[in-house]
Amino acid sequence: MERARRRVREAERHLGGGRRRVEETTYYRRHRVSRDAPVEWRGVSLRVQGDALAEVVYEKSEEGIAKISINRPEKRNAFTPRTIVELICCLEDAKEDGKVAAIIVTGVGTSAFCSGGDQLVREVGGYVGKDGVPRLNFLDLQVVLRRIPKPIVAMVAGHAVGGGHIIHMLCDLTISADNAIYGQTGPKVGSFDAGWGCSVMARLVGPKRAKEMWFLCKLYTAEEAYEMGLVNKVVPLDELEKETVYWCRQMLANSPLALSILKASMNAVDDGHAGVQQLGGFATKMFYSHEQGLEGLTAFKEKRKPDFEQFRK
Ligand SMILES: CC(C)(COP(=O)(O)OP(=O)(O)OC[C@H]1O[C@@H](n2cnc3c(N)ncnc32)[C@H](O)[C@@H]1OP(=O)(O)O)[C@@H](O)C(=O)NCCC(=O)NCCSC(=O)c1cc(O)c2ccccc2c1O
Repeated sequence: MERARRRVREAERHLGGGRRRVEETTYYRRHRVSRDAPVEWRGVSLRVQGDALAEVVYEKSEEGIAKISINRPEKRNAFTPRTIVELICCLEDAKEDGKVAAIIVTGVGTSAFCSGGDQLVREVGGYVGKDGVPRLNFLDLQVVLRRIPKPIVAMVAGHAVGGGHIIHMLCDLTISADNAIYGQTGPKVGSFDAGWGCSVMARLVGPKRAKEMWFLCKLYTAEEAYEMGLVNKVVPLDELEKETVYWCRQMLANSPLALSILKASMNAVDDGHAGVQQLGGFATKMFYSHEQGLEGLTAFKEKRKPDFEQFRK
């Protein structure tokens, strides 16, 4: 009993609740989360289909945040099939980079986060790139956003409309500038997203509001979006990046595996078998470190029968 009490007191001290001054603990020093520490973005060179990134800017910070920005501000950051390939490529890099623990998705400039698919490259059957094939590869991006086992934060300034609105909804968190405008435009321009674009929205704002957004193509201010539960926080435009990085820093201080499993868990019900598959994958990963998982492997390597009987308790 006394040992348990001591452990609770120790934990409280680490979490800042004890009598000792929290600044004195090495735990707190290691995990200090600062809003004001400067962030140094350094560009990352990636190549896509033989060329360097052309429609996306990719940066990382020393502390473990990756920032991916759609770079077509003259088109309100509308995406082409190439933009999508570049976004996927950067997201995959951020996923595989063991130093990265949080990802920011945003748009260059302050006029738009993203205005959805570039309507000028839309033809019969989809959006057309250099190869002349009409595609809806935006759907591939959606899967990647949903599956990456790291938290993704949408940093939104200006318009987040059409497919751009769906990108922010599929990110795990959204930090919004006060100049942001949210909404769906598809039914106006002859398009719709009847997949996660509907189901995730209905989860976020409720079915009635979701139908209002889609059926009327209304646009909403940042404050209205906050009231509806579409975004996590609204800040003045000039504080947007600082606030977003601060949210990322708070996540960097927490267990990455816990966040990965929480993300998978929150998506699992909606994603059906694919959701269970991802969640189950985490169980398998942890089982690989478990004595029973290791006994099976060791027995195979030692060419003997596994002894699972020892674990019957
Ligand atoms: C976003 C706006 C509300 C901004 O209005 P604003 O007045 O601030 O700016 P302008 O309208 O003057 O725009 C400046 C400049 O950018 C061009 N532009 C803006 N958006 C796009 C775009 N989406 N495609 C192409 N070009 C765009 C605009 O033409 C101007 O160019 P100039 O040369 O004239 O200077 C407003 O711009 C707006 O409403 N934009 C359109 C929003 C839209 O309808 N997006 C498409 C929705 S459908 C979609 O995104 C989509 C894509 C997919 O891949 C899907 C795949 C599978 C299922 C569904 C999908 C889907 O729905």
